[in-house]
Amino acid sequence: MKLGFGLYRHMLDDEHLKFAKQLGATHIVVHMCDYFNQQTKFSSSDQPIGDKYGWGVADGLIWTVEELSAIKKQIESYGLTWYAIENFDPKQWNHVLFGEDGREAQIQGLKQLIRNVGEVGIPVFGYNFSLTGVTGRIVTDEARGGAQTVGMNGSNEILESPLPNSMAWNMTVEPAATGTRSTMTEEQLWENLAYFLNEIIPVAESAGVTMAAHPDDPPIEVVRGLPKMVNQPEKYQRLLDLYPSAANALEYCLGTIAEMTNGNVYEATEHYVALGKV
Ligand SMILES: O=C(O)[C@@H](O)[C@@H](O)[C@H](O)[C@H](O)CO
Repeated sequence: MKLGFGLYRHMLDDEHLKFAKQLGATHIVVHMCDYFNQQTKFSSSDQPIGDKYGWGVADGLIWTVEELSAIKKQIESYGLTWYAIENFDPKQWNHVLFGEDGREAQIQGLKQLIRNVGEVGIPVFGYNFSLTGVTGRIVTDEARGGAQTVGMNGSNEILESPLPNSMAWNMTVEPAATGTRSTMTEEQLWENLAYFLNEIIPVAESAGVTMAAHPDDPPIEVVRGLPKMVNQPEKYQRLLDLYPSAANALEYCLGTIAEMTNGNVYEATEHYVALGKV
């Protein structure tokens, strides 16, 4: 087991890297997408909460070998190892998520990105195949000892409101778009995932990168009128079965799995660890 520390992109500085080192972390996970881009609503010193219009504005640029190499060098200068990237930028793959026009062009960009990640030597790429992303968070003081944290507590106005066409994965991707998304079936979403895995896993295999799927956070059935897919522990198995490969693995979020209504987190963990997929 490795002790990793997750950092948002704007936190890649001396203060946060020293802090990770001082805490005893050996490995770093970087959220390369700047979730806070062009927004002034949420404190960038904590996890973004979001509102009906999500977090910030996604730019969709494909991260280059040069920029990834510079970050790797920076991380290594603190005696730390860059182990993983967490999440695509939503604008890199919004058409892939929705299975709509433009996905072929975007999938080429994603392939280039995975090749870049492999070339720089970052072994794991975490992703969250979700139309609405982490949506509807609240701030609550229900953590241990009354500590303040983000959480979910049943349905709320954001979770119930239809997703604007300007958004994907809880960020703005097309600021000028108007109207709202119509729904799709969960099976359609699984087909979109199958397309993604069929295209990306062979590239990841040859690039030496393991793709790691995050479960749905929050793990409920429908968010903003749109389906979720990996919202029960056994559905992770369906994802693995879509493309059996060492490069098709799980970003195993214990917190999200513990919130799921089926099974239990201990049994699920034993199952997926025994498969070598965590
Ligand atoms: O940091 C957190 O608590 C979450 O926002 C992430 O783990 C998130 O669920 C994943 O990045 C998937 O989007």
